[in-house]
Amino acid sequence: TIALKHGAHRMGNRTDADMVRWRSLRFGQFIHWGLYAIPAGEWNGKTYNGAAEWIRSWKEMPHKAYDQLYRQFNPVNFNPQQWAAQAKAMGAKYMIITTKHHDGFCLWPSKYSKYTIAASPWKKDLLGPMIDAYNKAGIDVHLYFSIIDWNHPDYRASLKNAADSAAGKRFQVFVKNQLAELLQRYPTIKGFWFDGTWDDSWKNDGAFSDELEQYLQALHPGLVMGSRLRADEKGARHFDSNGRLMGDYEQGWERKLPATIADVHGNDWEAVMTVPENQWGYHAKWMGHVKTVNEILEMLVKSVSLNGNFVLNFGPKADGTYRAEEQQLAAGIGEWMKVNGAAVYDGTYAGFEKQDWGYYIRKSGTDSVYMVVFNMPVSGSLRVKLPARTELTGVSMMQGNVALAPEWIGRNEYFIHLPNKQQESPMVILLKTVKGENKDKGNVEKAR
Ligand SMILES: C[C@@H]1N[C@@H](c2nc3ccccc3[nH]2)[C@H](O)[C@@H]1O
Repeated sequence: TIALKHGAHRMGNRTDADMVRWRSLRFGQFIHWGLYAIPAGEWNGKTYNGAAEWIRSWKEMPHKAYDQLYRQFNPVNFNPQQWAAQAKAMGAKYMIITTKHHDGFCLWPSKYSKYTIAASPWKKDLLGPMIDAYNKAGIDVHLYFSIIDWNHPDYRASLKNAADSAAGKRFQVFVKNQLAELLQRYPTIKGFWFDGTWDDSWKNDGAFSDELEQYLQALHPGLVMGSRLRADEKGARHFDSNGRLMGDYEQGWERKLPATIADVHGNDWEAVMTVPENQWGYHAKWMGHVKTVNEILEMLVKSVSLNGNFVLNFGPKADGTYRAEEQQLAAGIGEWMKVNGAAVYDGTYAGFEKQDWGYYIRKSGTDSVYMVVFNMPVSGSLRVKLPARTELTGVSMMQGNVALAPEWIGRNEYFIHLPNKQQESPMVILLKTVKGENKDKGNVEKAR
């Protein structure tokens, strides 16, 4: 291995209470809200085909025009209690809110910037009421913070000369001050979700990202911060130059999921997902495919089956309301989660051989394994191969707690014959297992 001062400082996952809690929540809500919701992907009658929150980088959007939008930001229909109720009904257990996106506009009245909500017609802090409402609803809050800051005069994508380096140093002080300010103002937040850390100016100062992580942990012990914050002193990001994960979980799964358990290398990880192909902030015209309830449920269940968290993104309008598609999606997901959430919360990788019908999820630290069926076989019979030294002591449908009698089909294999092959939404079956010898057939009958 290479000697590193600013690489990973920990082998293996964190096991403290804050991380155990984060891992158990499994399902989060991302909220991208800011000035970009005003143009909403359109300007001067033209539609921007990129991600709405990047419109300032569009050649048709004069920077000056974008930078004046704060004068119009007045979310008169903002109702944080309603937002929290919607998230609770959906089954989200944590929420990540953009404190400031790449444009640098702060949703809180930061004393380190003039480009904040205080300068808008709304004037008042938006983060505090949100954090209070979500915490009251029993939902943890994490703060998204973009290192890239297009508004700040000292932001540099790369440091080309002494003047750049001096600006870069001033900018690092600004970043540290804003983060300390957020922790001081919002002491109940559980973590930071850093973004915009791909520019050379950040990548080439791994020492600063390391010191910043340690500074924040010292200020607020237990904070959960992903790998996207971090670079090592050789410019390696997420994974240090020895291939070890930096930060508390792998934070690279943006609009994509790992395929198999091998892809996550035993690390904690989290995927963040958009409802359309690639829109985080509110875009008036969603183009292309909009994901359905069942598609989102499969991503959530697949993530948990591979030991990860899944976060679904919402982009509120400039007035503080949600578009109908997002409201319907939240409600539909919540309906399924109300009945089947036990299979998701506190879920982990089960250690069973993957089958085509869907995913296994083990309730953390127990012998209870859930089967979540997405692909009903034409036979209506679900194949289960037990891992070594595992015996099956009970099988039941989650819906209605109906007992099922599996058929032993040789060695460690069983068929679970379903009474009804019809399926409108993912079906959950609970397997009770014990550590045993699974030496011969029919041990389920004996155990009955
Ligand atoms: C969580 C997501 N990360 C930001 C982002 N900007 C990118 C620029 C290039 C490639 C990927 C990006 N993701 C998106 O704007 C959103 O905030």
